[in-house]
Parts: sequence; structure tokens; C-alpha cells
Amino acid sequence: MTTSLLSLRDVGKRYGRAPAVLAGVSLDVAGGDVIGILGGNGSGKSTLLRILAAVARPSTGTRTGHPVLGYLPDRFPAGHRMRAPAYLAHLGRAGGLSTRDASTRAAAWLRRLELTSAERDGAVPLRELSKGNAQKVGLAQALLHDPDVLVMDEPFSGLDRSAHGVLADVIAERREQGGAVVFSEHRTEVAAAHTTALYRLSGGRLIPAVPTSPATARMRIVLTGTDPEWAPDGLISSTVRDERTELLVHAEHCDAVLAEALRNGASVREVREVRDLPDAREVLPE
Ligand SMILES: Nc1ncnc2c1ncn2[C@@H]1O[C@H](COP(=O)(O)OP(=O)(O)OP(=O)(O)O)[C@@H](O)[C@H]1O
Repeated sequence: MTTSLLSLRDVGKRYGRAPAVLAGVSLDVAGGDVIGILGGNGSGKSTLLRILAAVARPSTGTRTGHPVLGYLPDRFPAGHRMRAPAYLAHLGRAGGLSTRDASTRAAAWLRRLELTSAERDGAVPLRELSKGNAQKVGLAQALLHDPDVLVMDEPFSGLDRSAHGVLADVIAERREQGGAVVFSEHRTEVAAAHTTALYRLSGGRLIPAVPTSPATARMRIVLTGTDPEWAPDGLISSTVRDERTELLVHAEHCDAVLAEALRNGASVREVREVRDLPDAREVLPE
């Protein structure tokens, strides 16, 4: 039996006199879980994640567990004059790291997330960073303390393709190390590509998913010699790493994607069905 790192029981949330945003939400987050939260605009995803990250309290119900938490908020406070390395080192120290540890870890994450050297080395103030780069600093901040539970609000939005790949690796690593990840995402396919379980927030409730249908089967294709911006029909995600392009595509588009890639002079390095999501679920219709 796996032990929960974090649990919500019958959680409700209401802002003032407005109708409840969350009602009777229960969720267990255990080591190895990668949980995706889907939902339309205003459905309460950010509210739920804020409660999981303990930056907001539920109006009713309980939250239990004391894991080391990393939290990427929906809007990263990027209005600072501070530079990314100094900002992260400051947060690291505030969270109990030594100055040296905080600076080393901050630099390592910024390098891994591929901030340009000017941004990384502190030439650019936070408030002048692009949305994607601010998101990377936010991610580095969330990862700084090596969290047991990583809670991220729409982490894939605004990231370039290569950072998508890094984030996918980070999620997989947390899981392999016995940690857990919970993140929100509005695109079902993007969430399903990285999760072990998917839920949808609707009417304030967290709806469990229904089993994956064969129509949602996916293929991973690794190519060399393609344009990194190539986006064929059926594409779910695309990651560029070491001059290889790794595509995740809906299975029914696989043959057409391969044919088009070969026509354009690419070389096929690998094609395989993705079966690594035992609990991945297709979600209920909107
Ligand atoms: N601090 C707050 N005070 C008052 N109302 C709030 C507050 N935070 C969120 N809300 C309201 O609660 C509802 C749910 O918002 P929330 O941001 O949790 O949804 P969301 O699913 O993350 O939306 P989106 O995808 O648009 O970011 C919305 O109607 C929002 O206006």
C-alpha cells in the first residue's frame, strides 16, 4: 500500500458570497503519482492547487500531510528589479539553504532550463523577462528545495519546446525518486502525456476519469534532420534534444507523420507505442 504524502478530504472553497468554487473535493497524493487536473477557465484549478500547496486554506474540509513542497503559481511575481540568480538565491536562503547551496542550485536549474546566458548571469531584471523565461525562473524556484510534492499551475504554458522536454524529464525524475507531481493543464493531450492519473474539475467537483479508449493510443517518434518547428497533424507534443526531434503523436496519424518526415529528408531513429501510463485516463466530455 502506498502512503499519501498529501491528502484533501471533503474540501470546499468559497470566496465571499459567491457560489462555492470547490465542493467536497478529496484527493490523495502518494509517492510516484503524477496527477493532472483539467478544467475550463474559472473551474477552480488554481484554487485547488493553492490549497494543495498550503498557500490558501479550504473553507471546509481538511488538508493533511507535511511534505517538502515546491509550488509554481499561475502568475509568477515577475515585477522585480532583481535578477534571476539573486532572486533564487534569496528564496533558497529564506527556505533554509546555505548561501552557497542556494546559489549553486539556482544556477544549476537556470542552466538546465536553458535560460540564455545573459538572463542566467543576471544581466536581465526579472520584470524584463519574457513570459516563457519568467516561467522558467518560477520553475527553478519550485524545484530549489528538492520537493517531495511538486505542485504546478499550468507549467507547460508559455514554455518553448525544448523547455517542454526538460519539464517532462523533471516530472519523470520526481516520480522515479518517489516524489509526486500535481499540475493543472487545459489541454487533455498534454496532461495525459505526462500523468499517471487525470481528473477534471467541473461544478466544483473533482471528477475521476474513464479508461483510455484505443482511439487515444499514442506513438513516440524520434527523428533527426527535421525542422524543429515542424508541427504535423496529430501532434501532441514535440521536444528537441541533441539535434533529435522527439514527437508524441496520436497513433492514427503515425504513418502519415512518418511518410511526411521521410519525404522531407528526415531520418527515423525510433518509433514505439507509448504504454508507460498505466492509469492514464481519457477524461469525461466538457
Ligand atoms: N482570491 C480570490 N478572490 C475572489 N474570487 C476568486 C479568487 N481566486 C479565484 N477566484 C474566483 O474563483 C473561481 C475559480 O478561479 P480559479 O483561478 O481557481 O480557476 P482556474 O480553473 O484556475 O481558472 P483559469 O484556468 O482561468 O486560471 C473564479 O470565478 C475566480 O474568479
